Amino acid sequence: MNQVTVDVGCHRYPIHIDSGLIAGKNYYSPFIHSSQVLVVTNETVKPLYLPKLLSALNDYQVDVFTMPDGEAFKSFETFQSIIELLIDNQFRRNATIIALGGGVVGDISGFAAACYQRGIPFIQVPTTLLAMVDSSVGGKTAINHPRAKNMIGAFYQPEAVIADLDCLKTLPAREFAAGMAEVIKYGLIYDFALFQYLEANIDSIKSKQSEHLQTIIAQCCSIKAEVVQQDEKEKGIRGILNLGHTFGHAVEKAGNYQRFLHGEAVAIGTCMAFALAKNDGQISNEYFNRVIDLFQQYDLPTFLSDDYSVDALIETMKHDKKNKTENITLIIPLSEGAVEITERYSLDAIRNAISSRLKK
Ligand SMILES: NC(=O)c1ccc[n+]([C@@H]2O[C@H](COP(=O)([O-])OP(=O)(O)OC[C@H]3O[C@@H](n4cnc5c(N)ncnc54)[C@H](O)[C@@H]3O)[C@@H](O)[C@H]2O)c1
Ligand SMILES: O=C(O)C(=O)C[C@@H](O)[C@H](O)[C@H](O)COP(=O)(O)O
Ligand SMILES: [Zn+2]
Repeated sequence: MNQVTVDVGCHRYPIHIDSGLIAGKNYYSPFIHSSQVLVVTNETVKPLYLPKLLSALNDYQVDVFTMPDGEAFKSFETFQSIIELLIDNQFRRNATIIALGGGVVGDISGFAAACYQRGIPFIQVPTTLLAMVDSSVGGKTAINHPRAKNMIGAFYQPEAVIADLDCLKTLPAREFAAGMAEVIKYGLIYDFALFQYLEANIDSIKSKQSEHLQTIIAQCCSIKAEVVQQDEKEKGIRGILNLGHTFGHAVEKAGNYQRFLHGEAVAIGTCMAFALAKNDGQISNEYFNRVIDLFQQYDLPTFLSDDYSVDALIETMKHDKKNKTENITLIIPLSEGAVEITERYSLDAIRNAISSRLKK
């Protein structure tokens, strides 16, 4: 499958997944309605893929905003600089923003597109595995606040997603592994056959064989589309896409958004959610061990070092956007490939689960 469609009712858009897409004019032209285009990218991705993208955009007046690399720059300051460039260069409401990069570039570009003149079109060109399977799809856009992750944002869908598999050839192994954390997530929340496929094909997937990558990315995008179509604004079922994230975001924040990659923090957070369910007798030891093992097979961390403060993590979790009361809302495994959204766990139970994943 090389195309998935997302249909959120009043807006429908394609996700193209294949090799050699970035330079294809026809993927962009239906969604560009004036001569004004702003490409947002970062200093790492720019030399690798901007020339290819520009070759597809030679009919337009293109400006480029290059942000520094890193989660720490998914910030209000960077957002403000993008908006200032748009104002300084007199971008009109029919201009288009193109996000060329990983989830950091995609999230902040989407948020700028959502806010500028109350919304201008944007196109996602994801260049990491994580962005191809998750962040470029579904319309969550955001920047971080120093006190909590993705605190300022909007639900704002892109016009199209163009995932060029060739980009993954230059992706460092650690970043590839981080993307696999979200891929494993889809298996755990929705599709145990995907989880089994990931278990059965570890070496070929880690060696980035194209047909496996295309299969996995298309499957993850299809699942995300199915979930988002039912609940675009996360009133209910969309919450399942947050497995491991309540813990994970607290871990990211505790490391000043520098110590762990998002996917790594999600892997650790998912292990904590599974520990909670195991301690409660909700899942078997066997299932628990199988999940930990798969994260390890894909070179992901499953423990946090014991210099982290459990209480500080819990304080951050109290700010999570899913919380509806003073209790912490969590996504917890029920059985193979199925989870529930619940606020029934006590702080003591959550504290124990976190403590069980701390290691010297
Ligand atoms: N909106 C959503 O639904 C959603 C979903 C998941 C994650 N996220 C967000 O996405 C972000 C994480 O995204 P990410 O993992 O892509 O991180 P990232 O954007 O920081 O990219 C990872 C690293 O890879 C580099 N890079 C990107 N493409 C490359 C390529 N092809 N070759 C070589 N290097 C390349 C980047 O410069 C960066 O150093 C987090 O901010 C997370 O909160 C959002
Ligand atoms: O698309 C979603 O919904 C997700 O939760 C996907 C997550 O992988 C992603 O990290 C998202 O940005 C988290 O959103 P948040 O609402 O918990 O900040
Ligand atoms: Zn995530």
